[in-house]
Amino acid sequence: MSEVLDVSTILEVLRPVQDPELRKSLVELNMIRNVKVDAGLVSFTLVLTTPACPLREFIVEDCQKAVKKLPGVRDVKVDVTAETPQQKSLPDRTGIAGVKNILAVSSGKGGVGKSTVAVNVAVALAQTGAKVGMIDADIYGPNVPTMLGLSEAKVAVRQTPQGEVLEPAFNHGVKMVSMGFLIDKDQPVIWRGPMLNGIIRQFLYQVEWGELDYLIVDMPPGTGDAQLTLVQAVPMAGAVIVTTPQNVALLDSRKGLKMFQQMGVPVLGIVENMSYFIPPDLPDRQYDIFGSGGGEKTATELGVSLLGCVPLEIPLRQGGDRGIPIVAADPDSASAKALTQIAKQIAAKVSVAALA
Ligand SMILES: Nc1ncnc2c1ncn2[C@@H]1O[C@H](COP(=O)(O)OP(=O)(O)OP(=O)(O)O)[C@@H](O)[C@H]1O
Repeated sequence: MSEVLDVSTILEVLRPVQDPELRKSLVELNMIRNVKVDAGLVSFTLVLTTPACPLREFIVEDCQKAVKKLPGVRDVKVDVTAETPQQKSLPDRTGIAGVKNILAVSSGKGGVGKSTVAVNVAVALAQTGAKVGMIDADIYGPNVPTMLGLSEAKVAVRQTPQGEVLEPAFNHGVKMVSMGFLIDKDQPVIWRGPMLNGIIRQFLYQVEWGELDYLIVDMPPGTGDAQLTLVQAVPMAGAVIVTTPQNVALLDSRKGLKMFQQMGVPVLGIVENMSYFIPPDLPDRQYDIFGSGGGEKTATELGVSLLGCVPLEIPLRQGGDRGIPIVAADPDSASAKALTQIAKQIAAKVSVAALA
């Protein structure tokens, strides 16, 4: 480590200090700003998303301890401020030419129906006449190709004067690239992880997207490196969090939500999936298998919208397996109606945010 006490040395010692909830580096989360060093006096600003952060004292203490370890530091002054996602400036993020709105669909936990929601929202948006693209960035289960009927598709690579570009696959009005096209299905997930960062950037900047109104990114579950890579690379129009009514899924989704807010990405709202079961033989009945009202409660608590509730319906799963999303296969079903409504809400929120 450098002997000189300067801004980069301070950032280096602060890098291992993590946000206790997100377990991610404060430096990477862009929470440390304005670092100044003056004759052994170090000062910086710690930027939180809420001034009432219950852990602020712990975070400040961790930062001070880390910096005081450096020789030559006499004192450390930490100013704590809060910044709402809307206030954040996104100076170093590069947009994609021709792509208007990049949206992340995320979940705290796997298997909650994130890909199902992402695919159906994409197709529903395309049905309204919008130009839609999708990136399937889920290394654990890249199942978007199957759900869009593109499991046999391959990405074509084209040489251009700017280098290699990928031509996306296309079906149901949606252009799509998937981790599944590039990784070997039998390759262990632990080997796929380190490739992810590079592949996400490639999917953003080296695909012939053309003009798109929406580029929807199906994220891996959780708050991992893929989320950071995406959010640090491109300006995002918003994130949608998919959850089920169960508490554990809700707790995990809170973490995801906080992470996007911390990184300055507006959270457009929560989708509650598998909200209730509609038996095929009794379509007028509904059963709350995983409890009810969880999505609504979390949305209210966290001050974000509940974009809609999608029922558990056998045809929705069958549509995914057959590669014909339910909004295309059976637009009158309860789940298709809910998903179409959710897509409309997302579009409305994106255009309102663009005007703000
Ligand atoms: N509302 C629903 N009704 C019936 N089946 C559903 C519903 N939502 C999702 N499924 C089914 O549940 C399974 C998991 O869904 P999906 O792959 O969308 O979840 P995921 O959260 O993306 O999972 P992973 O993170 O593991 O990729 C799929 O077989 C899907 O068809």
